[in-house]
Amino acid sequence: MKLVEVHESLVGILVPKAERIYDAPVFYNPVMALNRDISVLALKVLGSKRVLDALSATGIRGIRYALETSAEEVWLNDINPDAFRLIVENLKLNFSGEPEFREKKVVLRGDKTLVAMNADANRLMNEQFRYFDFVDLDPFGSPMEFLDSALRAVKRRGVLAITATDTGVLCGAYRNACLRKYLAEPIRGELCHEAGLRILTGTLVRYAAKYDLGVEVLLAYYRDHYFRTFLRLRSGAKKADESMKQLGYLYQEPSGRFDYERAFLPSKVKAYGPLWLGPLKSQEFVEELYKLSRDSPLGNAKKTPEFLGLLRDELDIPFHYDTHALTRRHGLEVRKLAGVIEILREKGYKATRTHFSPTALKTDAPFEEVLEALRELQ
Ligand SMILES: C[S@@+](CC[C@H](N)C(=O)[O-])C[C@H]1O[C@@H](n2cnc3c(N)ncnc32)[C@H](O)[C@@H]1O
Repeated sequence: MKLVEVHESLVGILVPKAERIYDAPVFYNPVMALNRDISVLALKVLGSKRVLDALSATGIRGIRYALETSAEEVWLNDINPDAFRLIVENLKLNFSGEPEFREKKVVLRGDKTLVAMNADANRLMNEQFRYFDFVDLDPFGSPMEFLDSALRAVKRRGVLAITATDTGVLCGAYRNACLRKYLAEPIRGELCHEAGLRILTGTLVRYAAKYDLGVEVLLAYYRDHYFRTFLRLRSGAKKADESMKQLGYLYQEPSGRFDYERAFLPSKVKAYGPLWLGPLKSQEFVEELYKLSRDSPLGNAKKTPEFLGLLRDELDIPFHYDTHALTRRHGLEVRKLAGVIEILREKGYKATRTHFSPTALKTDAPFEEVLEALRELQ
């Protein structure tokens, strides 16, 4: 395997030289630097001590956790033996100390304890029952095959950080796969990304509830064709019941009007879900991420604070109106989003941009008012 050195934030690591990222024997995607930046910031804010990077590939994520946060013990694991060897090389590149080699496990003790493993993530997580404060799942595609094990490996008040790159599934391009993996009906069209994120979050909530664990969504977002969620677990059946009450269904009419209800079963036909209808962020948490990203630039010095600023300012209510889709549905001309937002605010409604689409807005205004604002601008 030919290697090249790349740099991301404070870290220099070796990655395979390859024409295309999916041809490489060990996976490394520079586009995911923003995902890793936000994860590092989250870990800094949370102050978690025992951290698992369960699907580590080159080790970049776990190494960043160890170098950039106050984590004391970081485990980096991958089932691929080439990845394991590369993780060990990259640990040696970034940390001093004499590695202890055991079969399929290398431990490096210094200021921090670093553990590299070559194991099936499910096996590792089941063996380390309630051990980690923070578990990161960053799989190819869906995280579902690892979810039960992650819920067992994390402490009952710990944090799960989960990526899903199977957006085609969650956004309705592969409906049957969504039914199989998430037991939920996805929607196509302009609401598909928000609904996909909410289906993913809703599924995580249902899985956690089996263990009498409730969930606080610290942050859930969509970006660059993946979903990412940071969930703080809350111990107890009551907490689980409270989280379950935030599950429900989405409805959408051909006009673009949408409606939703919190309920265990849908009361009407043509329901999409079940999905999470609770908050997608803790405002305090996102403010802290934003401030930190601005004060201490990371891998993506410009993009990360910009994106966090957008998330911070976004109105946190279910679903949004895409002005392009609405104008198409009603035979109107496209108009600037800022104009629509301004009209709604002048009428006393809340209205903001949303990270789900550059042409969409979130508002507490009724559907007719949004349409009226678009008509006023014709
Ligand atoms: C998307 S990559 C991880 C990328 C990495 N987290 C990063 O930020 O660069 C997913 C990794 O999961 C590993 N993997 C897949 N199935 C696994 C399993 N059952 N146990 C452990 N690792 C697994 C793959 O070998 C691959 O390296």
